[in-house]
Amino acid sequence: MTAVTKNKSYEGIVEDYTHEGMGIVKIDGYPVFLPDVLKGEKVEYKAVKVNSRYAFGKVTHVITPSANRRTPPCEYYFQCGGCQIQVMDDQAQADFKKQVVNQNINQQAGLDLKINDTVSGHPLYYRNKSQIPVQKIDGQVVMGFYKPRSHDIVNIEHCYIQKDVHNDIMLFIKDKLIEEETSIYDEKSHQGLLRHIAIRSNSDDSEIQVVFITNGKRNEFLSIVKALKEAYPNVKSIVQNINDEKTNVIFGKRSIVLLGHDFITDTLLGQSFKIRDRSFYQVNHAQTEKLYQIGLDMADLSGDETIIDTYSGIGTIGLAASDRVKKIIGIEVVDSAVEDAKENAKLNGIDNADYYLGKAEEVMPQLVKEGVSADVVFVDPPRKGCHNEFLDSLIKVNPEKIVYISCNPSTLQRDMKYLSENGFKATEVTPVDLFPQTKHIEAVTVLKRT
Ligand SMILES: C[S@@+](CC[C@H](N)C(=O)[O-])C[C@H]1O[C@@H](n2cnc3c(N)ncnc32)[C@H](O)[C@@H]1O
Repeated sequence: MTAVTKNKSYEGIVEDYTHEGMGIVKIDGYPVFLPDVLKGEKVEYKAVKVNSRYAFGKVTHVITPSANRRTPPCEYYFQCGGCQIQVMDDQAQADFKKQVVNQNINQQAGLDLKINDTVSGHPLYYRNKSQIPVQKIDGQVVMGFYKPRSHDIVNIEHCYIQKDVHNDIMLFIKDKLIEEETSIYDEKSHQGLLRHIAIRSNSDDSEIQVVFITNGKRNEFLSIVKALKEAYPNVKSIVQNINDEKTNVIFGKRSIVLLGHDFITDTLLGQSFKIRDRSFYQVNHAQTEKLYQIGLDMADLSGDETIIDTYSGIGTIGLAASDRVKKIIGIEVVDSAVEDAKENAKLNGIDNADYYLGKAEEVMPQLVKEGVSADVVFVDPPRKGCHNEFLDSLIKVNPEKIVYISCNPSTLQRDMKYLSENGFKATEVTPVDLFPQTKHIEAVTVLKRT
């Protein structure tokens, strides 16, 4: 049993951060996690949820605020689950992200690598993709983002991390939904039509896509589509995506085009990319260019290499390297993304790229069996990181360099540890902040064959 009592007040100094961006204070070595505090601050708090090994607390007074504390720019910050670290200024956010990468790589994985300073920038109005749930509460249409760990919406008129044109379009659509008395989906009864609005824009806002995600294929959007087209000529694509499953997954499998095409086009590191409604595309354009450039610099390509772009999505990383390589092999599990990658290669006049559809952990062993070799492999998996079968086949391909881009330091450290025990060595990791104001972290490293 701990000596900590629920609802009793304590004082403490914030010693560290969790990877969720919470501060850690200790009572005789017993950790209490506090939201919205900065390292070094002296705070008064109550323990609100007490477990045998740790507690969660609530700050009642910041006794000695950090010089890096700031008032969150967003008025919804303390209710909305979208952002977690708005009380930190830009420097404190960069330090927090560097520290989380360091904790994972050098403490958990037991490696001894240089962790570079976080590459920061574009802290506000960066998200080029918004997925906005729609609900009807007490007869009123509400649109915004979920409260933490719930599906209750905070009704939002302005989000500081989505692009401002998304704020305008969100409010425009909301007015029209009210005017048109559009049927809104109810999660509990699984009745009603409109579930989510998704908005995606390219880097100069010259092409915007709006998606109505609906429970069933009834189309109640004709007059909204017409009004959107007139008010926003840069809305080039409007799609209805059908998701009639009882699920938390936002997009369904079928889409119907209501205006233009089912894609918009963006430019990334000098190449053009078609992006369809369901394809993965990094949400922070300016920071993504920095991230990929660092990865390409780490690869240090001379023009003679064969590269494998694993988890290739719509082909971004491999195609960005196309003028410095002999051949590109891409592997991706989503069929529409593979189609996009092939089209994107054509769009950019690139004829040295082949894409394989399938799981990296199945395709890569097959490529090994066929005797495929590569000089550099780019690895950019989802948050859960790489499967062991994939890592084993990667080790068999035996490339000179592996450039690993990760959105989860915890799985990055697990995979790096495995690769470092099997003949690949890194010397440094660079965190790049693709998700300012949030706990999320991207990091890039190169492992070289020893
Ligand atoms: C973090 S995204 C990176 C995409 C792309 N490299 C980019 O930067 O735009 C991860 C990609 O891996 C794909 N993916 C997820 N699991 C996979 C698997 N087991 N095998 C191959 N691809 C997978 C996803 O569909 C997604 O496109």
